[in-house]
Amino acid sequence: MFLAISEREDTASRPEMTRAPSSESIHSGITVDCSAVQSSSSTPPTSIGDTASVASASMKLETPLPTPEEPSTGRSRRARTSVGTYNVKALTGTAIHAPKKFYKDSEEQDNQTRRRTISGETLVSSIGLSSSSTETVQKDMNQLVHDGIDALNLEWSAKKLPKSRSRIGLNDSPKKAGQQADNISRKLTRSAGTKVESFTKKLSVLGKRGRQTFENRLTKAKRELRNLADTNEYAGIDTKPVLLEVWSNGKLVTEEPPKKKRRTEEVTTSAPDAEEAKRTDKKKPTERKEKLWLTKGLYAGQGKADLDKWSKKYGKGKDRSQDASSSPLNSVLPLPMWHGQRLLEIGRDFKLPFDVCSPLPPGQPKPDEWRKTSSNRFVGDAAAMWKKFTLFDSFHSKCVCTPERGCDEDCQNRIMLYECDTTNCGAGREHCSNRSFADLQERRRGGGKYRIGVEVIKTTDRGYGVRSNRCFEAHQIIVEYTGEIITEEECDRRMNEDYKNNDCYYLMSFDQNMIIDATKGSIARFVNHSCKPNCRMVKWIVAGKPRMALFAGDRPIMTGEELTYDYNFDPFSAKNVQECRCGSDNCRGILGPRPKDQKPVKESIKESVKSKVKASKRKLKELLGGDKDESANARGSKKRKIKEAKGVKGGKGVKGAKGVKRSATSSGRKVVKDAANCVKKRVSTQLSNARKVIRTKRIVKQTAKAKLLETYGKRQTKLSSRNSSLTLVKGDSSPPKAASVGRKGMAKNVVRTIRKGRARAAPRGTTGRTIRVVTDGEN
Ligand SMILES: C[S@@+](CC[C@H](N)C(=O)[O-])C[C@H]1O[C@@H](n2cnc3c(N)ncnc32)[C@H](O)[C@@H]1O
Repeated sequence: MFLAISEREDTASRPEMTRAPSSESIHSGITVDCSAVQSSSSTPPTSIGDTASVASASMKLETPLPTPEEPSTGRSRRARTSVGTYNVKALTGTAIHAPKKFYKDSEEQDNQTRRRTISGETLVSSIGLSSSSTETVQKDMNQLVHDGIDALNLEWSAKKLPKSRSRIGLNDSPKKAGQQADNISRKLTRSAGTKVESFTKKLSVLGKRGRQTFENRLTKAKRELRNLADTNEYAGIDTKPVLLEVWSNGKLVTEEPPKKKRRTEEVTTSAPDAEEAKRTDKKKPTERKEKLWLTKGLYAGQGKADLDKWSKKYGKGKDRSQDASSSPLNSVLPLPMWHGQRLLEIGRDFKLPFDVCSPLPPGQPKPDEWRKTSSNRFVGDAAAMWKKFTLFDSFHSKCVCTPERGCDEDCQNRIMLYECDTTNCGAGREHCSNRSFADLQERRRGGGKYRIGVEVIKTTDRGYGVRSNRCFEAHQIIVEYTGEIITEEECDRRMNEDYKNNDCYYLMSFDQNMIIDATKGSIARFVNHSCKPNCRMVKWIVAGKPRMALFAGDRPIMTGEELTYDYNFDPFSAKNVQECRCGSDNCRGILGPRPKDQKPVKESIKESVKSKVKASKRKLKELLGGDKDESANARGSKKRKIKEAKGVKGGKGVKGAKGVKRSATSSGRKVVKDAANCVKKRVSTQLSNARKVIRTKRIVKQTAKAKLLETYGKRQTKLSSRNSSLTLVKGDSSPPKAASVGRKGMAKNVVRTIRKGRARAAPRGTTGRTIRVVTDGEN
């Protein structure tokens, strides 16, 4: 087989591939005897017997060669590469980079595709270039043949392929030939238009690794081309600023072109002062108005400063990594999501509809420390005397409530003011709601200021008081009134000795003529009086013993309310009357019953009794023949009436009583006596009725008849017969000021009056139902 390389003169302008009909080339006259060589191509057969491959290789080598005499156009082409911008068309010659559309002629491409191979190109180039010397050509050919033989004998490697002309020694050719070869090479490359795919197919001889490398490079080149197409340079966009050169004051001044002005900034006047003024005006920050909706909605309660800060940090388009203080002011509010972030970061005060805990502000005045006791303690003879009473031992209340019904309002213990316990309750602990003192004990055991729920406050005009610091249900137990239980004698002694300089006394009548002295006692001693109270002080029998406690009234009590109860205070004497400062709309004005309410009762009873007694006496006198003139002078009209009546009654003329008296017989005397007895009876009945009225009003059954008209009545509350009353120890009728230590004058007065007369206890046997008044004894 011969490798025929044809060469025509016009190939440079129009390359054409022809197939040699014979082994000798008629054009070039160069005949290469390759009989001894299987293939001079760099494309070796895949096997020794692969003749088809060898044949195809010979076909591929029939590549048209440019005439060596053709003047080189390389210079001009080289110049094009120096153009700063890239042109796709200019790059089409690379075949790799150029898209198909830039190919000149598809037919020509096909031909070239068929013609062009690496081996063909290389060989043709090398042969063509080295045609100046037959010997050199012969040498090169031989070298190539040897290389081919070596390639056949050795293990194939793409690396061993002659990659460049220098490798195969073609650069040793003369300069002119080199240039020609260069031109041919470039020309072939550009005009070949070989499809990448076919080209890579032909490269299959390179092996897998070589193919991969090539494909990678191809991809990279494509990418680079794409990137280049996106550049300003490729698009012909000049980004450099246009500098204006102006001659000013004899100098060439280069300045930037003026930026586009906003319409609003258009200067209408050229006066420099006006411009300056405008500039300064623009610099002034405009006052931002407070938004109305800051008081409502999501952003309610936040100040402008807050919003500014957070809008800086979380406002639209702000760099959130920046510190809020360093970022510029932004009037845009943060979006709700950033608002949530804000809430998470700094939080926001949550306000309850009312103050649940309501702590007192710091610096509150506190009462002098007193000895607190949470339970009653018998002092002195009181314990021994108490044991003598068998009342609570002899009487027990036991409810018949069932677990289903529980201890409701009908519970017998509840009605009798006996607290249920394990011994007297039919319902059981779980279903019983009549265990107030037990509940209180549990609450106290839990501890804590807000669980216990009461604290001392300083009132403006009533000394100390007590307020709630939690809510209480209606009728719920609040605090127990505890202290020392003392006898009356002990109370007198303390009054005269221990408390003689005190302004306030914490004495409450208890039971069995005993007194609770809460000077050492519970906080309940500070509870003030009110004519419209929210609490009640009630005595209960708990486990056979009386105990007193403050209970909520008929309505629930809110946190922070001052706790008050009606002292049911009986001043016993007008001297002990104190001004009430409770401030309620139905205030009686004094700590006790209203005088004008009591006076009419007293006066009416007194006057009615007196008038009836007098009338009866007069009648008696008249009947028994008293002085008619005297009586006539005293009661003229009535006398006449009686006279007339007597006259009518006697039936003996109309002259009057005188005639009656004269005409009276023994039988008549008897009638008169009967009438007198009848009058007496009537008077006595009226008297007894009056006494009953007084008794009812005062609820003091053993009130002495002699004191009947001198004492004040006292109302009884509806709730309980055991509603307690306050023991007042006060010798001055003037209204008390706020409790203070500096009221020596009054204290002395108290002492003086107490010393003058022995302090007297309230009537005995009242068992806690009456108001206990210890007064100076003047009454
Ligand atoms: C048992 S103490 C109550 C606590 C007393 N406020 C204190 O500071 O210790 C009773 C005294 O308080 C005063 N007080 C209570 N309630 C009052 C009221 N509504 N108006 C005027 N004074 C009152 C009276 O001086 C009364 O004698």
